[in-house]
Amino acid sequence: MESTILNISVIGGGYVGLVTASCFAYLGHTVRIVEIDTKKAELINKGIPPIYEEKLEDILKQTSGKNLSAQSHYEGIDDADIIFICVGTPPQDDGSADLTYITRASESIGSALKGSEKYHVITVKSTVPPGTTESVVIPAVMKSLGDTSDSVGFCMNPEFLREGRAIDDFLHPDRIVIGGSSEKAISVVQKAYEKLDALVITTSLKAAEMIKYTSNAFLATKISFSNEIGNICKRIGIDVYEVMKGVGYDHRINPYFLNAGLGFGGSCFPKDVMALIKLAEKNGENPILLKSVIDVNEQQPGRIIQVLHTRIGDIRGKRIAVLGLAFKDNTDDVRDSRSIPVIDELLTQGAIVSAFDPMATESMKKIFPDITYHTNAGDALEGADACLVLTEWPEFSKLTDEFNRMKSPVIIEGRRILSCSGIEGVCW
Ligand SMILES: NC(=O)C1=CN([C@@H]2O[C@H](COP(=O)(O)OP(=O)(O)OC[C@H]3O[C@@H](n4cnc5c(N)ncnc54)[C@H](O)[C@@H]3O)[C@@H](O)[C@H]2O)C=CC1
Ligand SMILES: O=C(O)[C@H]1O[C@H](OP(=O)(O)OP(=O)(O)OC[C@H]2O[C@@H](n3ccc(=O)[nH]c3=O)[C@H](O)[C@@H]2O)[C@H](O)[C@@H](O)[C@@H]1O
Repeated sequence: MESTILNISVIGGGYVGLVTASCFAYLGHTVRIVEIDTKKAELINKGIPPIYEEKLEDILKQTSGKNLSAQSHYEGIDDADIIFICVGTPPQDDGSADLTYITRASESIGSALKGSEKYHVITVKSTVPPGTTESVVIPAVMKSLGDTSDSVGFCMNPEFLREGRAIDDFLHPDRIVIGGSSEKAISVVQKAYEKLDALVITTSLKAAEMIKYTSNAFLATKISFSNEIGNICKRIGIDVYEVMKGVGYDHRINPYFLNAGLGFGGSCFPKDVMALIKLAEKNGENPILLKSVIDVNEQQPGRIIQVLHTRIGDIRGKRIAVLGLAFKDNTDDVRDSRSIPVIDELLTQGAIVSAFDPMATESMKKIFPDITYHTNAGDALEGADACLVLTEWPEFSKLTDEFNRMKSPVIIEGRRILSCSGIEGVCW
């Protein structure tokens, strides 16, 4: 069967925009990225990803300059069958989602499509509070378009990729969710994915928006639940990892996202759970469970400092090696990384921090310019009074002799990655 080749425009060439655009180009579509940051657009056109993501460089090299291009203006997007909005939805001061970028992008799309006779489907991929496509995107597009005709359709197609595994997640999704303003609009977006062997769920715009928030909130809840069980286990001398292993074999629970430790960081779980809390409150609901998910998460970084005190007492003037800065393994992203509150507290209490991360050093230097960064774990551990493991990098599990360079073997894991290898002094 011949597959359909579509013209696709992707608004925003950040994490999600770039992965979305590269993957659609890899699937054979003709893709144009509109990214207002000219430096990012230039890099993309040279085949250089502005972010680190496994497999992205390969896929970008195969497509950039062929069926993938980037630009910093909206001209030419009127040739697109689908326009995906992938701009950021960062938190405002009160935790609710800031929709400024969504509104601006929608207005620009409306202006750029003015006079076009082609049918376009404007599709929101950014994570937005339920009701946003209907109450923000559609009015902003239509106002700029100056038209009430049915030459445009609207969809909401949330993205479920994880950083560090983004390309595989995009190309092999558990499901594709498409909410739409009409059957016609949904069927166009469905065509973009027709080469993927994936379950497609079609629904309303609002339900699609809510599915995304609910998925992230549920995963975050699993993590906070595991942390609460972990905190109880610690009090009575039980290894929570053994407990969760036993629990996760129940197919109704499954073994994923049950790893206790420092809690969840990153650009999405904390922001999306907070935005859902704000949405609930705005609508007269007090979301006590979601609030607890955040509370537990906020407490976890402080707990590793407490364990450190029980092992070495006062930390003023002591050298603490920090292994791992990224919010998770396989990324250079430090947005809302749990290592930030931990390092902050170490510095507040007068410790000397020597840090190593396989990839995130440059990003962290912008937040903590004055701590010492090393290019390998062994150097960071040299003469250390204690070591804190803050990111689940698999390569940390291969460290052995490096720990002999410490002054004393006091190793505390905020992410379970070493304990299994029987190194002296490790506790969790
Ligand atoms: N990072 C992730 O792993 C995931 C993020 N999401 C959601 O996707 C959305 C985007 O997230 P990221 O890609 O991480 O954000 P990002 O901040 O990395 O990228 C957003 C990009 O949009 C550009 N931009 C802003 N306004 C623009 C405009 N008017 N026209 C053109 N470009 C514009 C910015 O310059 C930036 O490069 C958010 O809603 C996020 O919650 C969803 C799933 C995964
Ligand atoms: O909306 C988003 O942006 C994305 O958010 C998460 O993806 P991501 O933040 O990239 O990374 P995760 O692998 O989910 O990890 C998030 C945080 O939770 C922590 N975590 C994860 C799993 C676990 O068992 N325990 C735990 O503490 C990680 O260390 C990390 O800090 C979701 O997994 C994606 O499905 C979603 O698309």
